[in-house]
Amino acid sequence: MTTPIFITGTDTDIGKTFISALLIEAWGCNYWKPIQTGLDSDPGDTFTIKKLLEQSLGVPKTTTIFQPQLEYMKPLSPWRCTILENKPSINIEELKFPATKDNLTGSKYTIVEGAGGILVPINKTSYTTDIIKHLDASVIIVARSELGTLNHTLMTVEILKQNKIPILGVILNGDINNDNALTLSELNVKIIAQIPKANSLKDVVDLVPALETILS
Ligand SMILES: C[C@@H]1NC(=O)N[C@@H]1CCCCCC(=O)O
Repeated sequence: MTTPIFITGTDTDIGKTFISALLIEAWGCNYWKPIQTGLDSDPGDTFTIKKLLEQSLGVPKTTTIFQPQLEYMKPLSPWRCTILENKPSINIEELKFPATKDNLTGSKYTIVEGAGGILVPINKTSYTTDIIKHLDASVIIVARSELGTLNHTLMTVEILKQNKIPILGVILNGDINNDNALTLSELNVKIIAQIPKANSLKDVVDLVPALETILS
């Protein structure tokens, strides 16, 4: 029905939402953030995605933007939010794609954005990796381009491999750093794109390769 492409980061605040919007602009896919935290201090990533697309070329005609299934107020991991906000523990099996054949505008692919990185705890015994496995998703890792990214990116790749989760590649976000891109490539980490800081999605959308080249 819809093929999920899960966007994770090597850390929180690494630019996952900007990159998700960029991929939607480039590929016209759908968007879903299953679990949103931090709504007491932030409008949430679903709102930001719409705003970024509207400030650029508009929401693509093939794109459906779904609302989060679970929302929390504190800017913390989902597990800590459930505890501190007196909410039930999250059951990953109950996370369900909101897409049905009637509410999809066109695209077969859905960008699914996680909260933070892949080992963010969802409950006492599960992590974001368990959500990715439950959704049977492939992963794009958003990493910063600068010094420090080798360690964080390779740790993320290692955990995904241990969990037998398919990795589509890495997007380096920030000042172009060809040496980090080369080093990761030499270690068999596929670099999908390097995206420098931009005011608008349309300034960098041409740097995103075609979706078919990522999937093949
Ligand atoms: C507040 C933000 N909202 C959201 O959805 N992701 C951020 C939370 C990420 C949690 C990171 C936990 C950690 O790694 O320490």
